[in-house]
Order: sequence, then structure tokens, then C-alpha cells
Amino acid sequence: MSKKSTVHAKLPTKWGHFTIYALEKSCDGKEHVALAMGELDQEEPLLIRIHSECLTGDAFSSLRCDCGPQLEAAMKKISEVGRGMIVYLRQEGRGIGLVNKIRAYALQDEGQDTVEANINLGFQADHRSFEVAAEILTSLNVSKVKLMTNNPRKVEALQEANIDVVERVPLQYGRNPHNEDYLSTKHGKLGHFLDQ
Ligand SMILES: Nc1nc2c(ncn2[C@@H]2O[C@H](COP(=O)(O)OP(=O)(O)OP(=O)(O)O)[C@@H](O)[C@H]2O)c(=O)[nH]1
Repeated sequence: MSKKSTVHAKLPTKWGHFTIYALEKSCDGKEHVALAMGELDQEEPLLIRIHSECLTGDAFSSLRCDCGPQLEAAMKKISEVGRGMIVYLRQEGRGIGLVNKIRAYALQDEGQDTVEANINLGFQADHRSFEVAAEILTSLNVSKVKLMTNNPRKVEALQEANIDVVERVPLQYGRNPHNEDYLSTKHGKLGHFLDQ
């Protein structure tokens, strides 16, 4: 991705002042976003979060998942350190899109778990590729990171793309009675590092 396909502007937030980078012409053709604070291309590893879009959790504070609290916690941690980046990927519903995620929620309302619902709709349990995250990091001169995640696939994907993940920083926030089963399925079937 060339610098030409990236535009940026200041973005003051309740967690401090970020620069927002909007990316076009990424390898999957979607308009992804990165929120950055501080110097990016230092030798010191950058604290980052790769976050897949979740309209229901990020914007509407849904309690069905842990997405909203994870995003807030990650922005807060970056502002405490004064340096870091959120890579916000337009991968709604683990890559199946919003309408299909709501279809999957309807199946979960009938008793299926989050993995069964995806599979019964004809998708993989997790339909995402994180190749684009590595592409975005590289285009912004980030090569060494501390990654806030509980998802081993994100760590592996960055390492495969030659991003040096010096540390995985656990990000366990937002557990509540409505997402207990969802989180235990993520732990049991998707291999997430989550305390049970
Ligand atoms: N298909 C589907 N997607 C869901 C469901 N609940 C949440 N999501 C999506 O799951 C994704 C979660 O993204 P992330 O929080 O970045 O990723 P993660 O795999 O949970 O990993 P970490 O949060 O980094 O530990 C978002 O795209 C949500 O929209 C669900 O029940 N079904």
C-alpha cells in the first residue's frame, strides 16, 4: 500500500489525541482505519490493538460480546503509555458482514453457539484474514509490536508477515451474564486465551 492511498487527520477523543489514518486500496479493498498516538517508527516496540469492526458492540454497547469494552480499554492503555496504535479492520462479524452476523445472532437466540451459527450459515467459524493488518502496519513503518489480544491467530498472522510480536498483552474486559457462553465458546472452540 503506498502512502498515496493513506489520508490522515487529527482525532481528539476522550482517551486523548490520536491521528486517524484512513486507508484505501488495501489488499482486500476495504476502507480500514488506524488510530495512532506518538512516534511510530522508533526502535521501541509499539503497543497496538488489531480490532475487527463490531457495530453492535463498538457503537451500541451490546452486551452479547466483549468488543466495546476491549476497544475502550485498548485506547485507554495507549493513552496511558502515550504511544500506540489501534488498527480498526472493517471485518464485521468475524468477516461475514453485518447482516450475516445478525442472522448468526438469530441462530444463537435459538440455542446455537457462535461457531455453530457461522458454520450453519455456510461460513468458516472465523472468516477473517489478518494479512491486511500486517500490510497496514508495514505501510505506517511499524515493525515491532506489543499486541493487545486474546486471539492466538492474530499473533501468528503478524509473525508470518514478519512483524516482530515481542509480547502478547491480554485484553480481558467486558465479561457479563449475556456473553458468558460466547466467551466460553471462543475459549473452547476458537482457542482464545481467556480465563474461565
Ligand atoms: N459471526 C459472528 N461474529 C461476531 C459475533 N460476536 C461478535 N462478533 C464479531 O467478532 C469480531 C471480534 O473481533 P475482535 O475483538 O477484534 O477479535 P477477537 O477474535 O475477539 O480477538 P481479541 O478480541 O483480539 O482477543 C468482530 O468482528 C465482531 O463483530 C458472533 O456471535 N458471530
